[in-house]
Amino acid sequence: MAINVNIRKHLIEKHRRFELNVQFQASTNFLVLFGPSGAGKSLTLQSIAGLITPEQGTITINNTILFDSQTHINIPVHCRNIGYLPQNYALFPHLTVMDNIGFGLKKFWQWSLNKAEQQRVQDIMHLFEISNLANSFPRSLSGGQQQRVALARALVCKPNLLLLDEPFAALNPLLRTKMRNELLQIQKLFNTPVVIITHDQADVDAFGETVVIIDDGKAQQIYNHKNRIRETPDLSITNLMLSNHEALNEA
Ligand SMILES: Nc1ncnc2c1ncn2[C@@H]1O[C@H](COP(=O)(O)OP(=O)(O)OP(=O)(O)O)[C@@H](O)[C@H]1O
Repeated sequence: MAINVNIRKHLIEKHRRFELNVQFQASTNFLVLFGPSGAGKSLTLQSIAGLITPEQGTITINNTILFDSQTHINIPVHCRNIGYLPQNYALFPHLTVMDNIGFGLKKFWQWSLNKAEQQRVQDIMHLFEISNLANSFPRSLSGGQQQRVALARALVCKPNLLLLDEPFAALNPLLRTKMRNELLQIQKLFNTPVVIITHDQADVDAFGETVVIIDDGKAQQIYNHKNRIRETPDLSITNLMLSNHEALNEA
């Protein structure tokens, strides 16, 4: 996947002001957005998903323009064919596992899924080993089960890109390791490029083909995990993260 993000947006709430001014481009199937809390990672991901609209700039994926402020292109969220997994998974509490996953396939005019779509839901539940949970509601699922359902829902419509906002943050450390391995397998199986947000170095080490360090609303640095390329080596936070990263690599 070739991804090119160059966006600006000002957010003002009461006396708080945040300026997002993120620019990066990468060619990778596993991109990690890494940085401290409040850095602008989720806003960047939401802009790629089409959930928020930047004031200025461009977003292109594999030469498809998703957003361009100059030419007034802004592909609607439901036409981007992007799977998005928010931090809290956002499962519908009143829908069963099967219906939550099926929701990802339903067009807004559809009352129910057709036979082929129903079969696709069954197939993906089988793949994720959650068929036994088909009629359960999210409140009765464990953290790992909820995450699998949310991933299945994001992947059921065969997206061109999968966006994951801190997918492991809510899981205990043991489950986190297990789900990391699952995600790697899923990515191989579906061959869907992934953009993942994290502030966990272990995620960077597991997934970071290419890592973009975001801090203070800006992409401060982009590097290849095995062959780091420095672009703007001037920030202390960046250097701290990189030394952690190097220490971990040497360990
Ligand atoms: N609608 C909004 N109005 C005003 N400020 C906002 C709004 N949404 C987000 N922000 C601010 O923008 C900044 C970046 O938010 P963002 O959610 O992108 O951070 P993040 O890097 O994903 O952090 P975390 O890792 O904690 O989720 C934060 O300071 C946040 O408070």
